Amino acid sequence: ANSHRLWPEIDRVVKQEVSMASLGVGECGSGWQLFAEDGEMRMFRREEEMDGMVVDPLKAVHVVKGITGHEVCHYFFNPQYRYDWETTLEHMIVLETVSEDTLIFHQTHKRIWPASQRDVVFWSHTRRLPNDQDRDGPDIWTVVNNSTEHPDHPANAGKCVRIFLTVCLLCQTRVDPPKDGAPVSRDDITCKITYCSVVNPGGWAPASVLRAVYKREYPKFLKRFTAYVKNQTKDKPIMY
Ligand SMILES: CCCCCc1ccc(-c2ccc(S(=O)(=O)CCO)cc2)cc1[C@H]1C[C@H]1c1ccccn1
Repeated sequence: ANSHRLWPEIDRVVKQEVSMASLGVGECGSGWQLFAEDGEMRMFRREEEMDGMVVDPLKAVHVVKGITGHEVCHYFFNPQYRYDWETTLEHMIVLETVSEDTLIFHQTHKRIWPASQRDVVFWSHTRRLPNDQDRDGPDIWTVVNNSTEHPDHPANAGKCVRIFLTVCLLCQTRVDPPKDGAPVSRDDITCKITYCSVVNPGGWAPASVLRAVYKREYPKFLKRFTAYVKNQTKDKPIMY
């Protein structure tokens, strides 16, 4: 609902994150280094530190057959599926349902030795975007997650170190209708997924530990999540 106190911030952050995610890794300046590759999935990061803490921006691009951007965003945004694919999640609660396309979450993630346990509070917003390039092509879908404060969960009040993140999942669907005029099936659709994230680990954690954790966890997350969406949708009607 655009009457909510967060609406101006949500609209600004969504627009800026979508335009950043739309840039190719070549375009948004050099500095992106490929650090993981698996089939159609390529993961890039920039090595950046803030106050001596690793905050390496991550940009992953993946092309998955048989699913649409709307489906990818549906399974990423909706809380009822999250425990199925988010392996580092220990606890998740929806603090506020701002509207059907905007939720506020509190999540605690499993402790990663030797760092202390982390938690995060973020608003999550999903939106269909007009497809500027191809007017009659399927729309673009996005989910943006951005840290926010919430009175019931002040930062660093409990056992967890509060992390701060901005995440953008941007999905563009392509339909290649069969030559013989047969109805479009899942074999005729492809989704180009761009996942961007910047995670500030909050309290200090060794750079070597953080970089090792990201190198292990991000490829695992994107592969597991996209496989989950393919499996959930394979026998269902296509959601454009
Ligand atoms: C010493 C480790 C400090 C950081 C631990 C940590 C916490 C949260 C997160 C995180 C929180 C949310 C999102 S999301 O995209 O919004 C989806 C909703 O859950 C994504 C990643 C990441 C990590 C880092 C493990 C790393 C890691 C990387 C991809 C997946 C899981 N863990």
